[in-house]
Amino acid sequence: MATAMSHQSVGFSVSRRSSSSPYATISQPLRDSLSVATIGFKNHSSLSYTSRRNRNLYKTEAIASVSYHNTALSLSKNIPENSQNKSNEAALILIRHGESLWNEKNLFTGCVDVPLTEKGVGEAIEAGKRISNIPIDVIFTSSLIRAQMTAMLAMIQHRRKKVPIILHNESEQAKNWSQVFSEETKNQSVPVIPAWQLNERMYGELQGLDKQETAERYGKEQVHEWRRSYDIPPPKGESLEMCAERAVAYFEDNIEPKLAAGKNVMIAAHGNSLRSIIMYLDKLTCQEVISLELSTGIPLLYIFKEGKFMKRGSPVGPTEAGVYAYTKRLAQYRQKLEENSEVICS
Ligand SMILES: O=C(O)[C@H](O)COP(=O)(O)O
Repeated sequence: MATAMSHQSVGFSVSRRSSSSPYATISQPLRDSLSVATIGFKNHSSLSYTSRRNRNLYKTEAIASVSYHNTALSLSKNIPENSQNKSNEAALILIRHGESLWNEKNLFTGCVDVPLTEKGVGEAIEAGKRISNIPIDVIFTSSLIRAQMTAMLAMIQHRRKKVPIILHNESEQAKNWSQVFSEETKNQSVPVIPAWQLNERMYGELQGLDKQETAERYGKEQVHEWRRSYDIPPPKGESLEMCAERAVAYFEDNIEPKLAAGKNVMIAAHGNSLRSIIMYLDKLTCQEVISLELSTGIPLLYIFKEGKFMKRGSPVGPTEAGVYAYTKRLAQYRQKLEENSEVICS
């Protein structure tokens, strides 16, 4: 299985919506075929993240802040709100930020906070177009500007035209000073929750170094091990395993409960923090995750239903238009967007 996804942008071999069918419901046979067609739902009991043990360490104010907003976030204007979703099916969109200035320069970036390039801005806008028909109730981003820029730029393309609002929970004052006092305005917004736990893996003493020069100096194999192995950290940095301890714990504690409640979630984060989350979602082994590569600005779609994550097709590359696999619920949402487009966009 690992070889099947080598150097792909993750699991694009899943069944696609045929042009004659407006959507694909999640039937048992499809679910079965998905689990075969994607990276595989295997039992790796040995691969239980230490994050599960440590997760209480990472509990944040996010839960409080999301529920504050959620009370006010029901969709108005006749578009069904998924928070009242009886089946508790929810969409999960993962997106790695668009190209950053240090991606362009081929420098190890890690937790250094650099912005997007113009190309990265374009990638984020393009990603936004692809997900513009998928409901989004809450957005989680890392605390780094490249992920936040990506989320914001993508949201500008969304057909529902809700306004993404970054929640500032860093202090009581910041929280108080960023309050919104109109219920209607709140209804037309989407909370954006920044979380350092979703930051890129800390690259230690490689941060700021040129990737090519580092490979020449330390050898390609060593550098590949630092970049892609599961448990070998770069000098004074985090291994993927260490990154997973915080990112997956955050996902389990703060994001999964939202999905379980039927909230549609987008996560804008980073190559390695998302690799660790995908490893968890797809139950990848430490070996399989080595060949998992994420392109910048490509949205991945999962459906969370009955406690399971199903990868639901995704664009294979920046030029392919549209996320093509929809559940009935997503198709209905899209239909409503069409019907209400004049109201929404006016
Ligand atoms: O931090 C970085 O340099 C990139 O975001 C990810 O780099 P990688 O592909 O070397 O892990």
